[in-house]
Amino acid sequence: METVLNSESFNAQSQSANTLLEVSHLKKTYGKKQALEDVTFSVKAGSCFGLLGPNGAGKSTTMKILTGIIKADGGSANLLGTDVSKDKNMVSKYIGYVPQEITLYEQLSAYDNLVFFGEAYGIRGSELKRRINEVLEDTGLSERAKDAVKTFSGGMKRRINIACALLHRPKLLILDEPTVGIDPQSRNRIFEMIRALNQSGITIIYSTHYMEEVETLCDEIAIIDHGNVMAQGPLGELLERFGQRAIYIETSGLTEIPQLPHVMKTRKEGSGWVLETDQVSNVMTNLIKLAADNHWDVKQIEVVRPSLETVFLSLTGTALRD
Ligand SMILES: Nc1ncnc2c1ncn2[C@@H]1O[C@H](COP(=O)(O)OP(=O)(O)OP(=O)(O)O)[C@@H](O)[C@H]1O
Repeated sequence: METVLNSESFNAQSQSANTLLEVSHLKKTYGKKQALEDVTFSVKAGSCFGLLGPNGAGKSTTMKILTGIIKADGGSANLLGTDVSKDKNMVSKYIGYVPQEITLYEQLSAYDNLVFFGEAYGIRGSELKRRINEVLEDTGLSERAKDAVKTFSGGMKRRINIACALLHRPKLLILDEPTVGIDPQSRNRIFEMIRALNQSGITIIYSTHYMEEVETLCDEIAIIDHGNVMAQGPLGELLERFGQRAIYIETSGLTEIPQLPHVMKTRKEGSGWVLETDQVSNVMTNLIKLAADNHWDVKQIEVVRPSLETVFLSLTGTALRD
């Protein structure tokens, strides 16, 4: 996807060809709690970038630093070659931020909320009216523009919150867990919206603790845990580099799986066993032979494809769903 960058502010020497945002070694401590130890990642212009990590990993802290709400204790975040902590105008001009908590005036209509946020961005008059109508259209809420926000569902409030962040035509839209607490239908609506915005050229940073969301939405993923980015890459690359291949076997009456060559790890899962291996055919052949020789009553045996879940497990040593 082609995205036009502002050539004046783009410092070609400090950025690779189409990097929009370069985050390097961010650190942040709250009192004694080290929220960020080393957060490093880069976002290409035009990409839909997923920041995936469990609760407390440091996602919101990272986003608040990117948007200038809080200051980092160390490291830097360069947007179009400029350190965002040193130039607040970069943030207000180029970034749209949708915080985790819905920030709207419940008593006001959707339209009046948009007027309030638009004016805060310095948009006025006919341009403001035009932009409000456009973002209402983009978020599918034109019909409800005059209704008070307090009458909206959680999903609709979220969509208006996103609309507020789009009024000033940001190049980068940062969304912090935008689907928490909303129903699956609204979630799909938000996904469609984000895809359309991304296709229109807006770069997205999407934070979540749901693996399925980054799998379906994002072309690039960074995995964050305990304030550290553990890896970054396209899903396929992460699966290839860190995803563990395995075999699942379920048999009745078997209390333990014997040790087999080329099996790195064995664990109980549901009513069966998972055998992690990088030599799937070899281990599968051995298992089938063992089952036949010992008359195991095999219910299921299959190759388990590497998943983001196993990537997370191998990078952090814990399951994301814990
Ligand atoms: N204002 C604060 N004061 C003290 N500790 C904080 C503060 N904000 C966040 N933390 C702590 O910093 C760590 C990172 O929090 P952060 O909110 O960035 O994580 P997160 O990945 O966004 O998780 P969540 O989805 O739960 O918000 C957590 O241990 C959190 O408790």
